[in-house]
Amino acid sequence: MADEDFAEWAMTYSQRTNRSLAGSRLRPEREQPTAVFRNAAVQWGVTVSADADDDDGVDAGADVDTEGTASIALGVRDVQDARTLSGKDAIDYAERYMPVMRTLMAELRSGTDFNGLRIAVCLVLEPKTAVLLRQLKAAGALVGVFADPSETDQRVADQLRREGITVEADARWTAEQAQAGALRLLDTIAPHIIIDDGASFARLAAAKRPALLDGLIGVAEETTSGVRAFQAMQDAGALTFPVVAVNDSVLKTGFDNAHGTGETCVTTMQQLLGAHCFRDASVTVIGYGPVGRGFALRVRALGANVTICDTDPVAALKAVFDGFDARDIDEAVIDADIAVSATGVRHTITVEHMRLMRERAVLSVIGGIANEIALDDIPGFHHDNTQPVSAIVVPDGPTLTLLAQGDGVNYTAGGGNPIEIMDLSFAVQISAVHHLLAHRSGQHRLPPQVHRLSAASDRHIAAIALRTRGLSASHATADNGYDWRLTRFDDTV
Ligand SMILES: NC(=O)c1ccc[n+]([C@@H]2O[C@H](COP(=O)([O-])OP(=O)(O)OC[C@H]3O[C@@H](n4cnc5c(N)ncnc54)[C@H](O)[C@@H]3O)[C@@H](O)[C@H]2O)c1
Repeated sequence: MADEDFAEWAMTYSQRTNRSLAGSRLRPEREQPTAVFRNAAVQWGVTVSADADDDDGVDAGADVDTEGTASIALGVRDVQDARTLSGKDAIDYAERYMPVMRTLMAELRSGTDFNGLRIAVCLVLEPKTAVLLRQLKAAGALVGVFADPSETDQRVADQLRREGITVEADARWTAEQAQAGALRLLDTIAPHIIIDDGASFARLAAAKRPALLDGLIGVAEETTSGVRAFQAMQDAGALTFPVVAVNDSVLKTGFDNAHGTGETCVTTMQQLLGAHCFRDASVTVIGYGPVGRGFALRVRALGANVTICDTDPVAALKAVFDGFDARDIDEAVIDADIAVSATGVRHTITVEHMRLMRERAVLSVIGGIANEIALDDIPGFHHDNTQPVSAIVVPDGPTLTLLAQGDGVNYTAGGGNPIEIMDLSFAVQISAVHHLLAHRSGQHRLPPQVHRLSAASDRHIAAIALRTRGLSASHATADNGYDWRLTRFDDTV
């Protein structure tokens, strides 16, 4: 295998299968990866077996059900392209690689009554989300989903309707039709629980259907930007229901943001710009939280020269200790071949920044809120989500290449976060729903605040995830009890 093939392999595997490279074990089969391939793979979080005979006993070919493992094959030529499957097959395919959520749901169903529970879900509507919806419905809940047209996979929407789930999402809708659909979902479901993304659905409910909030048990929020919005509502005294910050669980942020987003943003950008677009490219990453870091580490493994910009000196210093340059944005964008925003903050990249950039430099968003790139300040810019690669003419500046119309590139122009990663995130969502139900009344009733799940909940899900891979955490070999009387000077008491 040629040294430079990791970029091609990672792009093809990730885009065709939507499976996670990070956290998986590579089965070399007949061919052995080169040292360069192996090194890049390890930097992406792939475990590479020492030799071809080190088989984990599971055939990872696309035709074999590898349920419970995260083993992937080196050969990509015959790997099935899940993007071409029908809606039903695409959901079934994703379900196969989501054993953690399934196992947890089976456990919780025995002790919790989901029957008659009304749940409104507002998430990117694609096969993995459909698996979550199926699980909730199978447990007895009445489930409805809303998604923005740009975040709707039409084949999935059509299939879920056939399966009896209320779907208020259509890729062909205008913004007005979408808002009407969201309100219809609120009216028909009158949710006890909202599973939200970006706090958008719950804020819509608060603004347009305040009476419905009386029946709301609480909200489970998926993302950083949504938690930020709910926290601001709480600080302003405007939060009237409990919110579980699913995002803040280590099993979400430490995996979805830190691995899945970076990985799929990189491979989606490769798909749009060419497998080797990062090789020797100057890449500016703005925002060095988990998302920015996960992206930066992976493009470096593909040969990019990376500069980090973060307004927080601690984050910038972390980048320096990871071996990156940390610069001010005004300086860093000048030399960038590719600049990405990973902040989740409006107008991170302004028109003034764009004016400083090179002709045809690439702009992309890997965070994901509206106008992270200040496109609303570009005269004549019209959002057109049929254009994954387009040109924007900056007034008194260069013509730049814009990806995914400035929306989050991985979920707009690619398949979104990988299946195994969403298995973990959605297992946390299910725990959050369970937590809200377990604390809906009585003395343990949750106050209207932002809440975090316990570390024990993360540990429980992580143990399931290890088990499904045939692995486990270590057991304690000594008495771990803590005795404050023992000191380094005298261990006799
Ligand atoms: N695309 C996806 O699939 C996906 C998945 C998960 C999270 N997200 C989104 O990605 C965004 C980032 O997530 P995260 O967990 O890394 O967030 P984070 O808040 O931990 O990190 C963001 C970083 O950006 C920095 N920052 C803020 N404004 C800045 C500015 N103007 N210039 C430079 N730096 C700035 C902050 O100091 C911080 O270090 C969030 O909006 C989150 O919702 C997207």
